[in-house]
Amino acid sequence: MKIAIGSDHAGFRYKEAIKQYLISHGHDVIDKGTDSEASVDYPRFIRPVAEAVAAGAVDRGIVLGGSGNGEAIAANRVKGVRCALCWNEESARLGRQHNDANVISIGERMISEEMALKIVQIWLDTPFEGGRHLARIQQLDE
Ligand SMILES: O=C(CO)[C@H](O)[C@H](O)COP(=O)(O)O
Repeated sequence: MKIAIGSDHAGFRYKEAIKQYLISHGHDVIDKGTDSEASVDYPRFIRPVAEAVAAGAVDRGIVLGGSGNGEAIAANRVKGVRCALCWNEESARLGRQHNDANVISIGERMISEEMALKIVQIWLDTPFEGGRHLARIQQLDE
C-alpha cells in the first residue's frame, strides 16, 4: 500500500517508528514531514497528507501530534478524507469497519509506541463493513 505520513514536533518520534514499521512490512511510505522535534505548526504538515489521500496519490494517510486532535481536525477539512482519531485497538477497528477511515490520527502524548503500532496494524488489516455504514459515509461528502 502507498501511505502518506505526517506529524508536527510532538508526533515526530512515533512518525519515525511507524514509518520503519510500514517499510519493514512492504509498504511504500511518503513522508510529508516534519523532520525533527523542533516546534512547528501542525496544519503545514498534516494538510499535504490529507490532500494526497483525497487526490488518490496515495491509498491511505497517517497523521500524528501530541493529542492527535488538531491533526484529525486538519485532515478532516479536506473533502474526501475520513480521518479517525485512534487511541486503542477498538477505535482503530471501528474506524475501518464503520467509517472506512482512509486516514488515522494518533496522539504521541496519549498512548505507548507499542499501542500506536498495534493501531496501525489493525487499521491496515480491517476491511470496511459496508451495508448500513455505506449510506452514512456517502452523506458526509454530500
Ligand atoms: O496535538 C496537537 C494539536 O492537537 C499538537 O501536537 C500540540 O498542540 C503541540 O503542543 P506544543 O506546542 O505545546 O508542543
